[in-house]
Parts: sequence; structure tokens; C-alpha cells
Amino acid sequence: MTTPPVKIALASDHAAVALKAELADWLRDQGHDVTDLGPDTTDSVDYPDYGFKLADHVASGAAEFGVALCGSGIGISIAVNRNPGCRCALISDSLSARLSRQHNNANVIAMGARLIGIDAAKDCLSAFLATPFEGGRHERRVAKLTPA
Ligand SMILES: O=C(CO)[C@H](O)[C@H](O)[C@H](O)COP(=O)(O)O
Repeated sequence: MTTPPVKIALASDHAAVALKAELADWLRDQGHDVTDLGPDTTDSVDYPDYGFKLADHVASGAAEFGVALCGSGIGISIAVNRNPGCRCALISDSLSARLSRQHNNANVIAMGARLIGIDAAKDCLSAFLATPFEGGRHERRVAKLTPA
């Protein structure tokens, strides 16, 4: 699946540094404008710190999409979703990845490095990036997620 180049940022905790690096290289190989917000080592860190950093980056418009990774994907997805400018979907299959774009206009995808393999992670991310928001009835529902 090929998609036009986008600005995309990645962040993780220590549990997902290797997956983050592989996905970042793979995205760069496809021509995307990739920002890795860290961490760079597997020293133990706290997922909220990196989730908040990624969320600020995406909500500011510095990146169109974000990739949030931790051991399960759960902690960092909760952190990202505290930012009203982000709709982060915790994903482990490509159909859910597609639906998160079509119906929810998700702008951040979260995955769990201890639960998902690299091939499945790439499939999910490909589906996420290739799928547009459908709008229509979903526009109203998504609007209700963001406080005025
Ligand atoms: O947030 C999580 C669980 O919901 C992530 O899986 C973290 O990566 C995990 O909690 C980190 O655990 P560790 O034992 O400190 O490596």
C-alpha cells in the first residue's frame, strides 16, 4: 500500500525503542517526513512523559500523524488521549486501523511492542496511513469528542 508522504512523529517508552526504530526507518524508506521524539535508549522511562510529548507535537500541527508505542500500547494511548487535540486508537489489527481513520479520524495510532510483531505493526500502520476519514455522520460524532 503506498500513500503520499506525510509528516509523522513517533514516541515510545523503553519497551518499544526497537520497534520504534524499525518503524521509523521503514517510514523514511517510503519518503515520509519522520520525527523520532525518543527515547533513544532502553533505559527505563515513564510512558506519560513521551505520550504527552507526542500529543503536544501532533496537536500543534508539527506532525499530521503520530505513532505511540509502549509495551502494551495501553499506557501511552491513555497519555496521548489526555490531549484534546489527539484521537489515539490502540490498534492490533489492520481492520481496526482502517476503521480508526474512516470513522474516528484518529490522528495517533498506538501499538504494543510486547504484543505485536513487526510485520503486523507495519500492516496496521500502512492501513492507518492509507485510509481517509469518511466524514458524513462520523463528523458529528468526532466533533462531540472535542470540547468547544
Ligand atoms: O503502559 C504499559 C502497560 O499498560 C506499558 O506496557 C509499559 O511499557 C509497561 O508498563 C512498562 O513496564 P516495565 O515493567 O517498566 O518495563
